Amino acid sequence: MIRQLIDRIQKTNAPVCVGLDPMLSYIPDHVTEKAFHELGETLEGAAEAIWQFNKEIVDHVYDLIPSVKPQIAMYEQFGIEGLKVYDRTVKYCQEKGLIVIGDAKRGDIGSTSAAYAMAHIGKVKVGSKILTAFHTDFLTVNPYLGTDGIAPFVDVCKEEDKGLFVLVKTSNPSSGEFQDRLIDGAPLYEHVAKKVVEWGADCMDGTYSNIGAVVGATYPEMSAVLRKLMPNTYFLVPGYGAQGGTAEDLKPCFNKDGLGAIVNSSRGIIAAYKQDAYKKFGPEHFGEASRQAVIDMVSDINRVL
Ligand SMILES: O=C(O)c1cc(=O)[nH]c(=O)n1[C@@H]1O[C@H](COP(=O)(O)O)[C@@H](O)[C@H]1O
Repeated sequence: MIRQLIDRIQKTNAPVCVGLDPMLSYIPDHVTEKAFHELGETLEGAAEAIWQFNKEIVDHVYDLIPSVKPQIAMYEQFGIEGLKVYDRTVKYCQEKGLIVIGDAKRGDIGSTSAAYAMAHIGKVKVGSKILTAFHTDFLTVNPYLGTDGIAPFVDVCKEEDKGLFVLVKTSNPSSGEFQDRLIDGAPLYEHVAKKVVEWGADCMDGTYSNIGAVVGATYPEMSAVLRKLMPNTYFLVPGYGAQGGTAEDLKPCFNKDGLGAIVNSSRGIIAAYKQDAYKKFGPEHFGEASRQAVIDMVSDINRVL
């Protein structure tokens, strides 16, 4: 799957992922009002609003980018109705040729991870039938239960040609609380990075492995160290834009060949129409504002590569 992702990155010349993280507060009033008029101020109404919002954004940006990353929490907050829209969004994006990174940050004891893996990137047996549930192309996973919590995901990646992004150094302000703690003279995130290389060694597809790493844009010195430690690991880099990460901060995440990283922006793209730079589009044209924000993000990143 990493080969398909790289292929699309090269075709679009855009190492960019649009985060489909639709909070209701980002959705323009005309969209929510229509959905509430049809279905009431209900979970169904909220789900319909986020579907209409997502569709408009995807329709405006799919030709510019290689991938999207729906964050499942934004859908889960509306219960089953929200999860149905998560599934519908994943399928719609795949139909549009986009690679979908399911951001669910799963990870548990081995048997439970195996069930998560089947749900999100694998297949599930029902009687005599083999069925798929969410079926995203990549999944974000949490490695803090250790190898037996990750191995079931890696096994499914091998069987299904799917990929993972394993949390290594996250973008949030408190990420150092545990991740930067020194163990045997090295920060914990470096120990995790070495494990990611080990887990990915059997999943190479060309130069890069299907087992990637999440490395936040907000700690560029650490990204530089991690780039050296994991030369053949693709990085998913969140934290650009809304969290303060700049194009300069992203540079250490890339290899000399201009590959090695895909940068996510969620609020910065989907809620672009609310930012001063894009207010001229107006809420009615929020999709066009998102398209312009993608174009600007791509040229900002390509400027430093
Ligand atoms: O795994 C992630 O995607 C992730 C890891 C991380 O370290 N930091 C981080 O922000 N994320 C996700 O990336 C997205 C960032 O959103 P924005 O800050 O709006 O661009 C959210 O979906 C987060 O859940």
